[in-house]
Amino acid sequence: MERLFEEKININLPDSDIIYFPSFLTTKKATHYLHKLKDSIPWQQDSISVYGKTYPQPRLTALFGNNEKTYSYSNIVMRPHKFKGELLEIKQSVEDITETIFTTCLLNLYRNGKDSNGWHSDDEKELGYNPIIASVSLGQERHFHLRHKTNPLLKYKMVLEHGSLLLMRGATQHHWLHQIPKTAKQINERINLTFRVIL
Ligand SMILES: O=C(O)CCC(=O)C(=O)O
Ligand SMILES: [Fe+2]
Repeated sequence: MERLFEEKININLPDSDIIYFPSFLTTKKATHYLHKLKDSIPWQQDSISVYGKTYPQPRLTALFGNNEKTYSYSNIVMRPHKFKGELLEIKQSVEDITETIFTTCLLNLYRNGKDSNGWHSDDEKELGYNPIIASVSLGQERHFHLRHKTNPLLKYKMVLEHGSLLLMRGATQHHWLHQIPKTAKQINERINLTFRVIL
């Protein structure tokens, strides 16, 4: 049986507003999108500077946007491509369920367990105060870790499933960091789409 839009899980953590929809997309649709996006997105690998040294980012990325506005983080400036096809379809489904119009989507392709996304908050100033981030997962399940910025006792681990949507809103980015850790397991690839509003 395919479930759609059914389950809505509140991740009850202090100083945050996080909702998880495990079956945002049907398995069939999610698999279709995974393959289409893998082949059609102009994936790039940027270098990041950390304390004056440069490293290739441990994943591939792409930026899509409604406007020409660039998005910058970790010394990378990304220029947006135009939304179309499957990506536009997913954007519309995300907008329906979140009742939010998004301007921008940052895509991540994690090729295997060595690819990752280090501890960070999505708090770039282009995103404004209390940004809403809608994060769609396709393909390989990966662990998602959350850690409170000032209270070391507050941490949380969850799995982001194929076809799921994770919504982070309110004060979440002010108080929490998140990451996708590496894993030594032999795993398949995963695509993540984070929809954002750039003001
Ligand atoms: O891959 C994910 O689920 C997280 C991606 C992320 O945190 C980001 O792109 O800012
Ligand atoms: Fe993030």
